[in-house]
Amino acid sequence: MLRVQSISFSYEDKEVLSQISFSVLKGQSIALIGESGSGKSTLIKALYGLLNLTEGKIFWKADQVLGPAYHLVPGMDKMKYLAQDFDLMPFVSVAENVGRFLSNFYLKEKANRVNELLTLVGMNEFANVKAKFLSGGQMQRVALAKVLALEPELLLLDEPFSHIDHHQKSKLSQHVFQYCKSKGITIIYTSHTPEEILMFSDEVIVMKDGQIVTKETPQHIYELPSSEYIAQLTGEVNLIPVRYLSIQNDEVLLIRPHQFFISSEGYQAEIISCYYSGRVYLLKAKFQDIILTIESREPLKGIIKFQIR
Ligand SMILES: Nc1ncnc2c1ncn2[C@@H]1O[C@H](COP(=O)(O)OP(=O)(O)OP(=O)(O)O)[C@@H](O)[C@H]1O
Repeated sequence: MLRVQSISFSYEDKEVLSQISFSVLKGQSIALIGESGSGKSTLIKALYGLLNLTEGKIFWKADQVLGPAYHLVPGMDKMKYLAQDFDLMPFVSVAENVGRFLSNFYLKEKANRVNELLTLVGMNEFANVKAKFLSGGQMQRVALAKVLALEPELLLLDEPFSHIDHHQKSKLSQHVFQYCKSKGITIIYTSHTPEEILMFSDEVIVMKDGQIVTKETPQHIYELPSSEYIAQLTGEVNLIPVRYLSIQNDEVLLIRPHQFFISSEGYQAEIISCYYSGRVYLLKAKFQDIILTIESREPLKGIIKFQIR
């Protein structure tokens, strides 16, 4: 459905995207992750046709996505892009912003659709409020409703929940992703939040220095990351030289905090601090000359013994 073929892009003489290729099937949800500056937002803009590529091609179904050199209005029909700056009209109401691209021919249907979308993002009671009076998180909700209004086939979302507080983020993101799955809408989204990346993606694309490092399922990215870079993008990870475990080679193991368990025998470590994280305690423990993060059901102090699952 979406085919990206060896695309490159430069801002002046600085190459920001380099030889990127991948494809996405209808209805898939793809998380685009990577350290700050790795090129995620630039790639999203390129997919929407906002950039003139220096190399390569992008196809949406049978049509080539062309950059601004080829058209005045960016974006393809049936694609919608949610930028980090929301793109709302400040002096008109929330309802008018959401219904901006809906036909005025069927006014009742339009009102129902706006109502449905505002319910989805939890902004019904603000329908008549001018956008300029909203908080950042409220604006982001309205912007989400707006890009969903015309039932796009492909949604490009750049950090779609970044301004929403933690408590509401989880509910809102579940609503939006469930809605898109039920409608068969394909999504490509960027995020720095491990839960959002792991819970809502079918596949994860990892970027570094303008290139794709890997494209894998979220389970693979989390459980079998092939590098520290990939591992740390989806949560905390410990790096243990295997020689510290009395195995003579130069490899380094990547171990998540929950992959350790405290036991009456095993490797010895000294707890330096202990934090309550809600579900479990996180122990910071000195093991040889490194500090490990270990999950524990109970608060502990002093010397512990641990094993690796
Ligand atoms: N308009 C611009 N002009 C020049 N350089 C730019 C421009 N926009 C982005 N860049 C550069 O391109 C690189 C990639 O930026 P991009 O915004 O795509 O990164 P990102 O992975 O989305 O980062 P973040 O996670 O911080 O949003 C960075 O080095 C950035 O400084």
